[in-house]
Amino acid sequence: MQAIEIRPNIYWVGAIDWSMRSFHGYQTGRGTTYNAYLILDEKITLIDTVKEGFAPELLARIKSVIDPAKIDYIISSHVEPDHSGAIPFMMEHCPKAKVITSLPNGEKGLKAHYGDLPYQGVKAGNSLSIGQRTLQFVPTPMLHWPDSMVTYCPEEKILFSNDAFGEHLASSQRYDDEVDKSILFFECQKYYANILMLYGRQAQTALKALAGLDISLIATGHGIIWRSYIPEIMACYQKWSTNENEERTVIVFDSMWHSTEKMARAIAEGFAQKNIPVSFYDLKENHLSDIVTDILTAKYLAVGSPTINNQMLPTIAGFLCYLKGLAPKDKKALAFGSYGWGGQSIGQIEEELKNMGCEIILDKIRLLNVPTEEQLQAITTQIASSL
Ligand SMILES: Cc1cc2nc3c(=O)[nH]c(=O)nc-3n(C[C@H](O)[C@H](O)[C@H](O)COP(=O)(O)O)c2cc1C
Repeated sequence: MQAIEIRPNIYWVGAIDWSMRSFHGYQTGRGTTYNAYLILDEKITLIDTVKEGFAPELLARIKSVIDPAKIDYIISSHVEPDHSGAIPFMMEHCPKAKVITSLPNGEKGLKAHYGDLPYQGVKAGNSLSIGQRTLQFVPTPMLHWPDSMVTYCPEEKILFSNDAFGEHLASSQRYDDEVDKSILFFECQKYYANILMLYGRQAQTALKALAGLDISLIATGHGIIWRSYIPEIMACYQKWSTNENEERTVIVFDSMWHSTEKMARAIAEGFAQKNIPVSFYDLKENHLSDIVTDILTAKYLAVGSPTINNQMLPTIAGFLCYLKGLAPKDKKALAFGSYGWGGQSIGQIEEELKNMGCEIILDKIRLLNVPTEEQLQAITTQIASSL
């Protein structure tokens, strides 16, 4: 395991988690990386660690350039264990290291996880001279925990951004221009949608704080390092955090005996007749984390479920619960579904959509039992004429 030099005397020393497929329920189909960076200066500094089980990989990469006992500072940008999990292990190998963390939440969080360590708290505007280089600390609260911060090195024009601008993508390549660009930006959107969608206001604050910095490298906490597409990823964060929606619709449904599915197809046809692109997700076949990635930038959302035991299907309830937590903005929505007698599910879905701030553009579309061709045609016409 070798360190990879990204600038003279600055190394990527992280770990690649090729097999990771679920990150607290977020499906990470392409694995991930836990990025850590080692700066060799008068004071030797490690920026972040890795997930606990990957500590030997981190140590081996560090050992390929220096004796870890020489490390003076370990900067913890974020308490979450995928970045901080190897701190206790590293402290055994770095007896003189101080752990730099944000005040008050970083220190509180690290203590709760790892007990008393030699912490040194930092706040907005604080900086640390490590010799020829300076490290400036910029708090980014709720991107995506209260303790989160980024570190800027003006002499190198590097932003160590931790979770901001990152994505779950395991790769042997370290830079943005070395991987497939559309896969990279898809994974970034997926990361933003699943982790940051609800923190758009905080993302805006962070973007403003970073706007004045001269950045030539963004060294993220997950995935690749940005060097060629910095303006593009900044523009994406600007768009996503200001809820700029595209003229697109996402249809999400589940169905026991295909009636609600037929309704979903009729709704899709209505949008298609108006030349509005459709994404179509049967919840039996698709993962929540992919669906919300698509919803992030879609203007329209249609959600359907048959009624089962006076309720919507649990898959749809789970989807709505997940989506509500992510607090999507400025969506135009409708609820639909087939039923056998009471038909409560459709009203329940509409209520949930309203609760998450969606504008309901069409009253509940409910059909008793199996829809006829005429009823389906009527749904298509109703959708097309309402747009
Ligand atoms: C186990 C079960 C429970 C059901 N419970 C209800 C119910 O409480 N209220 C209702 O209106 N319909 C109920 N139905 C009827 C379905 O909603 C109806 O068959 C509907 O057309 C199914 O739509 P689908 O083909 O999209 O699954 C139930 C059906 C099943 C199989």
